[in-house]
Amino acid sequence: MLQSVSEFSDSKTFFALVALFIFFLCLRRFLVRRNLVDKDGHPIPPGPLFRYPYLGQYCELDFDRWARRFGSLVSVWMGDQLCVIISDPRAAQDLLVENGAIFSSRKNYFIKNELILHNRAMTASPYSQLWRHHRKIAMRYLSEKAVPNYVDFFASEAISLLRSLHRESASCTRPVNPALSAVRFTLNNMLRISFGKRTSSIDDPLLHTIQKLVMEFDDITGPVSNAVDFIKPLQYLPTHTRTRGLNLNSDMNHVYGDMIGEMQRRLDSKEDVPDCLVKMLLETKDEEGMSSEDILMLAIAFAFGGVHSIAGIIQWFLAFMATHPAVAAAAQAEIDRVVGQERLPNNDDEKHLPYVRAIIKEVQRIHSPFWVPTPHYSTADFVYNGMYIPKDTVMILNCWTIHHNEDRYPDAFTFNPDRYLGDDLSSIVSSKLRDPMKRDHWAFGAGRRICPGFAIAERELWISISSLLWAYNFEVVPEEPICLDEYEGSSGRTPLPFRMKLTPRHDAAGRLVMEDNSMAI
Ligand code: HEM
Repeated sequence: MLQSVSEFSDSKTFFALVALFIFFLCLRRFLVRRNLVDKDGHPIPPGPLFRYPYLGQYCELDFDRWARRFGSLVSVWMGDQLCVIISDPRAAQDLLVENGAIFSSRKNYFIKNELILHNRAMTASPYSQLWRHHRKIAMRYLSEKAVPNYVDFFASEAISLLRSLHRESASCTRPVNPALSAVRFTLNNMLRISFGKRTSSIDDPLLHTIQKLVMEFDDITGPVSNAVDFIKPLQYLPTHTRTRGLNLNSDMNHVYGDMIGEMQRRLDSKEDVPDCLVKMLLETKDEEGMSSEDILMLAIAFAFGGVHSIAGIIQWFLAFMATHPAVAAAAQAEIDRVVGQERLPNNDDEKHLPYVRAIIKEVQRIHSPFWVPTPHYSTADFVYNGMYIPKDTVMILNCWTIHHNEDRYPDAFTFNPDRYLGDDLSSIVSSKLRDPMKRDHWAFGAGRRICPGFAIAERELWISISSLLWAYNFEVVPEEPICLDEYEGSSGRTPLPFRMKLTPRHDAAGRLVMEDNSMAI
């Protein structure tokens, strides 16, 4: 009897130990990294021991810490997904550019790609014939060749921006938050290109609706911010983020679907509609093989890619000018010398205004709208410098560390446009340099998925920023310091809301911003 009791308790202990062992194995499987090697023994790049379900809002700081500890190529497991973080310009060039045939796809993100974009928008498409086709169509409206068609209306929208800031600041008597005026400038430009229309004023409900949609998109589509993107079973739960994704898809469909429907009605009734992306898509959809949802998602890509990114940079520019008055004064002296005070700067002036150009580059370096640009995804196994990068790896360009590399940008945390004096290249030309250490910055990504709106963005930034410098002096409101370190959004990043004081710099600027020209308000 005694013996059977002890046998029973022994077997109980044995089973408990086995259960514990299995439990730890499972835990290890879910919590601890897996160090893969390829058939020749090459290991994956080094990286942190634990797996992560998601990372917090300032994930770039985690990437930076890991880059300092493990090197320029780090591997990290997000749930079951292997990610490789690239923190060095040479590795970025070798992998994303030189080996673009392998590193140009996209992971199928659950929230962004499946729920919100239905796997259709260009940014969500895997590297495929369909993506090439959509990108080719978009480039008809976005390439460097197309830009001259937009120069006049960008300039007129820049005047609207100056006037709307004047109006929003009650004729410069009150501090103003520049966010809405900046968003309206970029939204109007995108609406003109895609729908041949613009918002009628800063109070236009369409402006407020799209502003909200874009902010929601930026908030819930961070590349490493949703556990549901990396832990598949969570996709079947009714989580809050899932509901937000579904609502966003439905709101986008509603707003953009209505605008496309209106365009179709105008075309059906043979109205004289200005040339624009959506008109062309509706007229050629059969020969181009575009479904209604393809058209919708392509039009949305113009708003979601091209509005907050540029508007965010304009806001950062204003924040830096208010907090760095000596920099603003030097740029304004340059403008006064080259352009004078009787007319606004134009595109021909750009080559004669190197300091203004340097400011624009420095703002993009120190506050890129995408510290973590939409990751690329590998479509074949690859070995780089003895490290194995398996097929289906998420490739993350760590712009934060690259933009704070002390060898390339000495005193990298200081806002110093001087570092770009002597750099006469446009950013789009700079991005094609063979030596990646000479490239000005990486704000537009790299390789075959590089931002298709690059040329448009450069033009919009030039015309808006040079006009703002020509027209206004900028000041911090004494009791409201402007925060230059923190920001909001998890994919696209924009400054925390701030207010500043504006004053017209001279009589010509005063006259221009007060003129009641409804065309340009
Ligand atoms: C300052 C302004 C802008 C910045 C900093 C910016 C930045 C970026 C970045 C970093 C990417 C990812 C690149 C990569 O995968 O390597 C991207 C992709 C994209 N951008 Fe922009 N962008 C800007 C303006 C625009 C504009 C004006 C448009 C207008 C349509 C646009 C549309 C897109 C689209 C559709 C993609 C996805 C491309 C693809 O996956 O093939 N962006 N952008």
